[in-house]
Amino acid sequence: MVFNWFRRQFGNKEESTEENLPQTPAVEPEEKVTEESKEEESTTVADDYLSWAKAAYKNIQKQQQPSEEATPEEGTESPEVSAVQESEAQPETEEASIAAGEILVESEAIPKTETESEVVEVTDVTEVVTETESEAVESAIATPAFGIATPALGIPSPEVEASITDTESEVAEVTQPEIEVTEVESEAVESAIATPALGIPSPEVETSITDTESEVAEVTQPDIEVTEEILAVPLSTEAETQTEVPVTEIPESTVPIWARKADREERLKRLEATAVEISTTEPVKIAEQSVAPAIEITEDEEEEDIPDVNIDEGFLWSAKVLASQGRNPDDVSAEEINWLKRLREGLGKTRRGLVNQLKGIVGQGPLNKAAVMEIEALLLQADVGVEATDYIIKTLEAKISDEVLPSTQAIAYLKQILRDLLDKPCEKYYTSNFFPEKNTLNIWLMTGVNGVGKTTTIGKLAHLANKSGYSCLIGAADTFRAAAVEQVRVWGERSGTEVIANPGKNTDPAAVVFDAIAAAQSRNTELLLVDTAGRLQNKKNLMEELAKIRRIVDKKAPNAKVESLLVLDATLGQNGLRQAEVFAEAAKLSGVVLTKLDGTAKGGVALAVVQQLGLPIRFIGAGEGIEDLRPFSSYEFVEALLSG
Ligand SMILES: Nc1nc2c(ncn2[C@@H]2O[C@H](COP(=O)(O)OP(=O)(O)OP(=O)(O)O)[C@@H](O)[C@H]2O)c(=O)[nH]1
Repeated sequence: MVFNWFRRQFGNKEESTEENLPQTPAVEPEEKVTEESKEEESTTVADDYLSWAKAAYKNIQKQQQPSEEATPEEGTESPEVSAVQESEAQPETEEASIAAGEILVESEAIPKTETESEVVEVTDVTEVVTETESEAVESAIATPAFGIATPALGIPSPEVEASITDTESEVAEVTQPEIEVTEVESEAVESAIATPALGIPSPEVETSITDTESEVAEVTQPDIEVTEEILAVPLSTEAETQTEVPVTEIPESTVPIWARKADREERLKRLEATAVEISTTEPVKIAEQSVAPAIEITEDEEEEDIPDVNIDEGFLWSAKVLASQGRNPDDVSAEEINWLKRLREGLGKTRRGLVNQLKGIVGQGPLNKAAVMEIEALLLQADVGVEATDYIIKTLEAKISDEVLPSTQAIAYLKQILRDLLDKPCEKYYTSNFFPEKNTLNIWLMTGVNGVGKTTTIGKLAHLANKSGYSCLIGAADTFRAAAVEQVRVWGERSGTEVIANPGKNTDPAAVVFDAIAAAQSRNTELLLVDTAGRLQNKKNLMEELAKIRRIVDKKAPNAKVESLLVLDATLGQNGLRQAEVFAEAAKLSGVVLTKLDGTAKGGVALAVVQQLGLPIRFIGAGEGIEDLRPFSSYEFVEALLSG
C-alpha cells in the first residue's frame, strides 16, 4: 500500500479531497499533551507509548514481510506468482534449460528473469518433466491463454516469444523448431518460451498487444492435430479454446531431429501447416498478470529497500511523538520512525545548546522573572530571532503572572508556545495541510538563492511524490546559471523523474516553464516541480522573471493548483531571512522549505522565519540524502528541538 508522505498516512491514491484529510497531526495531540502535562509531561501517553511502540514495531515487521517473501500485493493470482518463483528456483526447470541447451548448441543460457530491464524470460519448457512444473512455468510465461497444450518430456511444444513494451507486446513468431530466443528490444517485458521440438513441428503464434487492447495478430495456420503420444498439459485455465500441439513422431534416436539438416525443411513445412489460430485478448492479460508480479517483487526488493528498525532509544522517542499525535500504531511506517530519528539527531546541536540550559533554568524552581530572562537569552542565541523571542517571552510572562508555573510544567508550556507560533500562519492565510491534489496538475515553483539546497530539495520532493503515488515532472527553468540544469538533471535521475529542460544558452526560463507545463498536461502529471533562478543581476530582474513565470503558469495552466515555495538554508540563521524578504516580495509565496537543519545550532531560525515572514514552513531538510526531507510538523519539530 502506498504511504502518502504529504498526507502522512497510508491510503489509496484516490483519497485526495481535503475533507478526507486528517487534522494536522500537531493540533489535537498538542492540546491533549498540554492538558495532560499540567501534572507531568504527557503522563497518559508516557504510560501507553511503550505498548504503542510494541504494536508499531510489530506492524513495521509485518510491512517488511511481504517484500521479503515477495508476495504479490494485488491483481495477481498467487498461484501464478509462486509459479514464477518456483520456475526460477526449481532445479528441474534449470535442468530443462540445460537439456534444451544441449539441443540448441548455439543458444546461450538465457536467464529466466531479467529483473533490471523488467524482462521476464522463461525458456526451454520442453524439458519440464512433470505436469506441475510445466504448469508452473507455463503460467509464468502466460501461454495458458493461448490454449496451447504443452507437451512434456521430449515432446515438441510451440515456441512462443512474447514481449510487452509500454505500448505493445508481441508474441514473436516461431519459425523453427530450434530454440531461438531473440531478445526483444529493451524496456520490454519479454516472455519467451523456446521449446525445442525433437523433430516435431511447433505452431507459430504471433501476438501483439497495445495499451488498451490485445490481440493475437496473426495465426497463420489453423488446427493442430494432436496425437495420443502428446502429454498435453493445458496451459490455461482461462482460455476458452485449447489447442494441443501436434506430434507426428518421436524419434528414437537420441540425436535431436532438428539437428539433422535433411529433416529441417520438412519440419518447417509441417510447422507452417500446423500453425494455430488463436483469437482472444485474454492471453495478453494473463501475460501481463503473470509477468507483473515478478516485476513488482523485483521493484520492491530493489527500490523499496525498507530500512531496518530496531527498538532503540530513538525508536521509543519516535513512537512517543507519533503516539502523542494520535497516530495509530498500525498506520506507521519504518521510514516515519527513521525520519523522526534523523530529525532529532539533526536538531541535536540546537537542542543541546537549548535544552540543557533550559533544564538548568526551570529546574531551579517555579518559573520566575529572572528565569524568563535567561530563557530569552537562550532563544536569541539559538537564532530564534528578536521578534519570535519577544513573542515567546511575552506569552510566557503572561502565563507566570496568572499562575505559578511549576518547573515540571515550564518546558511543556514553552513547547506549546513554540508550536502555536509555528502554526500561526495557518490560522488565517494558509492551509495547514500542504500536499499535491490527486488527479490534478499541481505546479510548485521553487525559489531561493543559489546554494541553499534548492536543487536538492526538488530532487527530494520528486522522490517523495513518486513514492507517495503521484506522477511527477521537473521543469529546469533556472537557465541563468549554466550548471543549474545539469544539477537538476542529476537529481531527476536520482529520483527517477523526467526533467524538462532547454539546453540552449540564455534560454528564456518562461519558455521552459511553458514546455514543462505542456509536457505535464499531455502526460497527466500530478506534480510539476519548477526550478527557478536563484540569483539575477538585481532584485528588479529577479522580481520580473518570477512574475513572468507566474503569468505563464496562470495562462497556460489556469486550472492548476499553483504553489510557490521558498527554500531557505537554516545554517544561515538570521542572515537567510534578509534574502527571504526579497523573494517574499517577488513571488506570491505559499511557504518555506527549511534545509540543512542537521549540523546547525541555529535550528531556532524556523521560529524566526514564521514570525518575521508570516509564512508557514512546509518541508524541512535534515541531511543530504534523498530521504532527508519531509513535510513539516510543528509538533515533531518542537519535540525534536526540546526533548532532551
Ligand atoms: N547537510 C545538509 N546539506 C544539504 C541539505 N540540503 C542540501 N544540502 C547540500 O547543500 C549543497 C547545495 O545544495 P544545492 O541543492 O545544490 O543548492 P542550490 O540551492 O540548488 O544551489 P545551486 O546548486 O548553487 O543552484 C549541496 O552540497 C547539498 O548536498 C540538507 O538538508 N542538509
